[in-house]
Amino acid sequence: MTTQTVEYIRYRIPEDRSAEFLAAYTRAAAPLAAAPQCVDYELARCEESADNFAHYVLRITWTSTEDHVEGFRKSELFADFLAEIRPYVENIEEMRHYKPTTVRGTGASVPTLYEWAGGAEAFSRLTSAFYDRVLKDDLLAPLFADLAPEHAEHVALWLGEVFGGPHTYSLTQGGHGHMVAKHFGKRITEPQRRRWVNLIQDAADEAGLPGDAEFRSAFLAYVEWGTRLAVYFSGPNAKPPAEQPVPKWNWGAMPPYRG
Ligand code: HEM
Repeated sequence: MTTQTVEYIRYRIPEDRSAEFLAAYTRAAAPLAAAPQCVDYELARCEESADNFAHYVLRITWTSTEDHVEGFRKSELFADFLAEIRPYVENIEEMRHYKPTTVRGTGASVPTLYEWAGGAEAFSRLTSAFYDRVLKDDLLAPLFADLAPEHAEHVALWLGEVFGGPHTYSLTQGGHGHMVAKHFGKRITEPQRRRWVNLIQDAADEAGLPGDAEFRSAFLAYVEWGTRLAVYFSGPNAKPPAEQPVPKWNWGAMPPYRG
């Protein structure tokens, strides 16, 4: 569980002081942005206020309550912050720390990479095209000499789960630990890893996965990460990982483009 804490500060500001309040907070944001204890912050204005007051909520995520109280509040940055917002301290209605609970998530406004790719069928097409290439490849074919007929489908299920699809691999095959263990002792070399990366991109083209920049860069980021872990777990110094959930990959810095 994270040590992060969320501080909420609610203000009730007379409407005629609202613009100066906002200007003061625009300046006060600089020391907040510079504080190593501050994860992020956001000042929001209430849309529904009916009286002659502007209602604001400032949300600040701190690395921990202690970091906020013992670190930020005792730093010079806090003095700079307070200098800007001191005139509004009397307008504070609430100022408290809230600990996040396990109830959190994202909505469906952005499709998962799994949905964007085309769902289960797209991943089946991908791994089928991929292993056709693998079995003809000089560097990779020897590694997959004993390939089981269901292997390609298992990898399709794994990839689908990683990219936000159903948890079928975890439910039917045994999850993260099972997948990692399949690589133990394989001694995958860097040239083999790189070939795996190249072939899966060729297979993505052949299988008609979306070719847009946002999807492909997120896809490749996972492939880079996953293949480097596969090399590590296949090597002599691999330590079996603690059981953990299948990683969940998401869009990178760029969300899906919808023109
Ligand atoms: C993102 C990267 C990777 C993913 C997602 C992945 C996924 C998987 C999965 C899910 C399995 C288990 C299949 C099953 O349950 O039947 C597996 C097995 C295996 N993987 Fe990977 N893998 C990756 C990288 C690599 C690389 C880079 C290599 C070698 C160049 C490799 C070689 C193998 C081999 C040899 C097996 C065992 C096949 C067998 O059972 O005979 N993997 N992989």
